[in-house]
Amino acid sequence: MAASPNGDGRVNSRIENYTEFWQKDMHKEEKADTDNRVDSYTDVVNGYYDGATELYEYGWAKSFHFSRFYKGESFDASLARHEHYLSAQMSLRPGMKVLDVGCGVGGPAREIARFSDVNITGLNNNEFQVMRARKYTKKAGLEGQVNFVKGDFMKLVEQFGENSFDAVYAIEATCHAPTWEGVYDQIRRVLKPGGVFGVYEWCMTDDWDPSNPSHKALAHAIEFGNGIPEMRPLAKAREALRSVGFVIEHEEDLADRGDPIPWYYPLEGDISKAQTTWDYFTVWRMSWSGKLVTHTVLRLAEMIGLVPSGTWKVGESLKVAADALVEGGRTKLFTPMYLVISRKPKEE
Ligand SMILES: CC(C)=CCC[C@@H](C)[C@H]1CC[C@H]2C3=C(CC[C@]12C)[C@@]1(C)CC[C@H](O)C[C@@H]1CC3
Repeated sequence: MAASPNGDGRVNSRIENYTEFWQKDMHKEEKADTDNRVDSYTDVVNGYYDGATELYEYGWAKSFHFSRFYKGESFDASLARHEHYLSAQMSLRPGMKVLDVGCGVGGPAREIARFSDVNITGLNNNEFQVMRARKYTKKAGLEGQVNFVKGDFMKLVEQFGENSFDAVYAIEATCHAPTWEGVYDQIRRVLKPGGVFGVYEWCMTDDWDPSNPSHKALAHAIEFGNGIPEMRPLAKAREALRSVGFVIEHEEDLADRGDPIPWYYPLEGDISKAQTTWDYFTVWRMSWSGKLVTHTVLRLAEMIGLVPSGTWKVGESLKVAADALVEGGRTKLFTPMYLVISRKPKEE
């Protein structure tokens, strides 16, 4: 597909077509719709991130993931702690060669590089995000330690060759893959024997029942709002890791820890739950009035050509995302933090 004339890596037609991949009424979704999204995952995911990236950065942070909260812990500190926790669970050591699969604009890669003294390659199939990741990393003076490559996570071996990395991690990214078996197998192959893979996976939990129409509609709303071809159950992720030859060393749904402040609290837009003074503004942006301001400005920006056409429509899907994720969190039918640490056996 040709790049748009503005040269920022975004393609207007795929932003405009993004919402067409789902039925307007989530209860009318059929298997054929899912199959179509899975087959067209590159357009689904790229269309979504071409439209959503600037909103993410404005409304959230440069680390595109959720996190757990201590009482009194700021939003930014909590995001960083979630990244440190993954590095610690993976036992990342100075000098290791690490791959970040689906690196967004590189927030986690920069933080983990500093925290663990490792060298990181960030892989992302979205040109717009790769360009931004490089810009922010240069600004942070980390370009000697963190680099970014545009590529498809279903073709890692083609890109990097077998046995290339000491460790691989994926933070809330591999849910965008057409199949978990496919992406996990690629990850295992680019890992050196004995290498470690750490993942925070987005899954429907064991309580989710696909034969229940309202559970199914919830999964589709999460897909639609977050650029995911197909939401899948947690057991399937575990099964996929094992089936491609990983040995699971640790697994836990961190959303199930019973934290007094839930992971989805910022999305509720309830400013009385903000944990620090600075966070009032962050949480306000997700309140109804904050969203009204943002999305009105976005609509105007699109009208005068400051953002590609279709961006506002993708922005509207983010409102669906917020509601569905909060519902999934409250009902515990969904988790964005199924943590799994797996190892590629030394001998296969
Ligand atoms: C999509 C995946 C797999 C990961 C991204 C997780 C989160 C960073 C995003 C999920 C829903 C997003 C929303 C926003 C920011 C990024 C997320 C939390 C907004 C707060 C951005 C500003 C808009 O006005 C409202 C959005 C709601 C959803």
